Amino acid sequence: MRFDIITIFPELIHGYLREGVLGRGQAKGLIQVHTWNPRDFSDNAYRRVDDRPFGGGPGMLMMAPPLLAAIAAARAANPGAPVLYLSPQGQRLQQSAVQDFAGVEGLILLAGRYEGIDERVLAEVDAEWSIGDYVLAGGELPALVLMEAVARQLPGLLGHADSAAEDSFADAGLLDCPHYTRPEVVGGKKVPEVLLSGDHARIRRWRLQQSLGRTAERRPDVLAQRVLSAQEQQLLEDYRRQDGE
Ligand SMILES: CN1CCN(c2ccccc2CNc2ccc(C(N)=O)cn2)CC1
Repeated sequence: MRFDIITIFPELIHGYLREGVLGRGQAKGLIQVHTWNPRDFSDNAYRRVDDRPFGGGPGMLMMAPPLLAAIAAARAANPGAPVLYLSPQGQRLQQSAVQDFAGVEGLILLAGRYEGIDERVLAEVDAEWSIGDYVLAGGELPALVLMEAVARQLPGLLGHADSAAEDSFADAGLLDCPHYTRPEVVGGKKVPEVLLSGDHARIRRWRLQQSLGRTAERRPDVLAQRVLSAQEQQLLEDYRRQDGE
């Protein structure tokens, strides 16, 4: 899968890509990431990409011509890829959308800076996405968040260790269950004995029950989006009964 990111801070992107799951994904050839800097498409000697807003107001805006030229270059290199604009005005990125994006050949991500971009650039944008209701100085972190969330879904990207974590229900629309590792006793608190039992069916059931219970307690809105099987409903009832005790 190919990602093309339009940004005036390409090093912010490449620096993060050197480590972790995205770095490994690139090394494995499962993802290709290219950045396009609007400054390289600026027609003035100072590589200027920003200018003052018409109508006045604080700060500067990103000019349309360098962004449109960078988008055109990215489209030529990543044909058919949708152009996504990361902004606070976008629709909320959820795991369901992440899974949909994992199915496409490529994505072009537009990272805004300054106070935003000239509205006429949006004629070349297919969709606007937000990673949450908060304001950042630039769209690079949201672009990295989207890219990592999507890349994790690509088959073969996560190593064995991570794929074991894939069993967690987080990707199945539930909150994750509690996790424990050595030492067995921490601050007088022991590891739940089920996890030491070696009974993998029981362990999986316990983990599912914990995910269901935590989702019900902390994010009933998330639980509401999931149809529960009869077994899951029973596990949740037992969980609530134990909590009630
Ligand atoms: C001070 N201004 C800086 C620029 N910004 C802006 C405006 C338009 C587009 C991109 C940005 C970049 N910022 C982002 C981007 C995304 C998100 C998100 N939630 O996904 C939050 N912030 C508006 C505010």
